[in-house]
Amino acid sequence: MLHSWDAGAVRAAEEPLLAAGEPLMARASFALATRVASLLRETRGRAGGSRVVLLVGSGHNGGDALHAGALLARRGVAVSAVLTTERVHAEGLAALRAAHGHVLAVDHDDQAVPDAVAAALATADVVLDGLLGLGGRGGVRGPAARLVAHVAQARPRPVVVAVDLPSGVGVDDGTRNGVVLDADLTVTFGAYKPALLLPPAAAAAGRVELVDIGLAPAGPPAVARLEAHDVAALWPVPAPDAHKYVRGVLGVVTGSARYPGAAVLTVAGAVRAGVGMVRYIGSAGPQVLAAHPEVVVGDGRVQAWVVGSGVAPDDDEQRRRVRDALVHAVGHDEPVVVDAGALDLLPDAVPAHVVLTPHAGELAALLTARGEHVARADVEAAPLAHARRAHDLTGATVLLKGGTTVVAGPHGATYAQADGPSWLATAGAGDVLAGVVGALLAGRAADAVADPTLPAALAAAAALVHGRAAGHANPGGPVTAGDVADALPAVVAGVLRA
Ligand SMILES: NC(=O)C1=CN([C@@H]2O[C@H](COP(=O)(O)OP(=O)(O)OC[C@H]3O[C@@H](n4cnc5c(N)ncnc54)[C@H](O)[C@@H]3O)[C@@H](O)[C@H]2O)[C@@H](O)CC1
Ligand SMILES: Nc1ncnc2c1ncn2[C@@H]1O[C@H](COP(=O)(O)OP(=O)(O)O)[C@@H](O)[C@H]1O
Ligand SMILES: [K+]
Repeated sequence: MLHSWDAGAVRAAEEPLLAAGEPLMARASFALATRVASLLRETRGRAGGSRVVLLVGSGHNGGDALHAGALLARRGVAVSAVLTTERVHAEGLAALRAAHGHVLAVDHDDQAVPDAVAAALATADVVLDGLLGLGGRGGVRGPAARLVAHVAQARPRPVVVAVDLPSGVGVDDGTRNGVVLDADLTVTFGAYKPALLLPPAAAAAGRVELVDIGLAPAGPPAVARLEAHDVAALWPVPAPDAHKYVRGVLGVVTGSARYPGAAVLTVAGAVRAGVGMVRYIGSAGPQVLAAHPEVVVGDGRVQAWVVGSGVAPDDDEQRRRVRDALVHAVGHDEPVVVDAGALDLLPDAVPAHVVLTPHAGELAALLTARGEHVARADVEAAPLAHARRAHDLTGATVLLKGGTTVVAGPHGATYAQADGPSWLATAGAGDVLAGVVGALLAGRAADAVADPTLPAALAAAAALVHGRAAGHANPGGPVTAGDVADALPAVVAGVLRA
């Protein structure tokens, strides 16, 4: 599992080490210089003789860049530091000067990037972004912002290495504030920060390399990302003496006369993820049976539910069945996945074993219906904040779908899963995901009710398997929702071997 800690927790972990005189910045900048030198060797054959430009802000992040620049200069790299404020890390600057690094500056009155700086950037093999790190508040401003815009527009673009974090991202909430310099590589110190896992900021980080500087952040992580072996530990694997009922029966109230395919796809997700049995309730029974003869159509006892995928707003009968299922599930402590056309039927307050699976537009509608006036673009700009707000307002576990899927549950349980190719953004893929989440909740229904943080972990596990299934179905190319479902058994088997 990848764990990330927010700025406060990282600083709290640093404090006693710094008080004890541990050379954290020296460790960080040495590791940074080493990574940049190997990057130069990869791209140019050797580090010596290459050109590196440092973008330097006022804090320790700039200090890291300056110290790393000094080390690179001593290895024969031509290093130029561009100071974006009058006050920069004094020791770092002295080290760079002592190593014969070149120092340039942009100042507040410069409306354009000065020629000498533009010239250094134009020939740079690598640009090190040391403007803002853990202490960044809001976007990069002033001359630094002009510099970032200049580098971002440069063609060809230099290789960009972010120091600790891409400057301008919201460290704890994963937002992008104004201009952000997209990095090819981020060398991060001590621990992942939430912005390195969360959308939309994480996309600015490029490849992330974590450097151990001896920190041990305490407390629960802010945001986690499951890996295959974590999913293996969560997956309900049938015991040798299992029968279909103990493996979990899933009630599925999805599809409508207008969207019968959604019923077929939710059921496909559930049966291919390995649920013991599906009971389907709704008008798409014939289509579901034609595709999945193992399904039982009609009422009966179940351990968990999936409701709402493809339920048209004008299908009064199916909406009544959804409402009945929701009332029954909440009243009998049965976990339930609430998707698409059921989101507007959600009771005011529900337990965490109710898992909502909206995309950004649906989450905006849900929040707006609860008086928040949120647009889809607001959700996309700050996915975690909005998913968490929906959890706070409803009590439900919230799985927010997108290129990176964010899950927010009780007690701060938060996951960010980025397992699928963008080909997964295809009609019906969400229906398959709802079925997979349902299968996991049915397989571990009692545990999911007893431990309110478990539904979030199971939802994240479903997102991992669903995303990987898209990649497995057709590596590097398009997939249909049905292909994704068909790939699930092999992907589950692979994950269980991890
Ligand atoms: N504290 C430590 O033990 C270590 C810190 N390290 C480095 O130190 C960094 C954190 O250093 P700092 O706390 O100095 O924080 P930063 O280097 O992120 O900079 C904070 C400074 O920038 C200013 N600032 C904040 N937001 C701004 C904005 N939007 N525009 C312009 N200026 C802005 C603040 O006034 C403050 O002076 C880490 O990211 C990491 O790179 C590493 O050296 C490892 C050890
Ligand atoms: N850019 C992307 N990259 C990877 N996966 C994506 C991307 N955009 C969406 N997805 C995933 O594709 C699925 C789409 O679901 P959804 O929007 O509900 O579609 P539908 O309602 O048609 O089923 C979700 O699992 C979502 O996480
Ligand atoms: K930075």
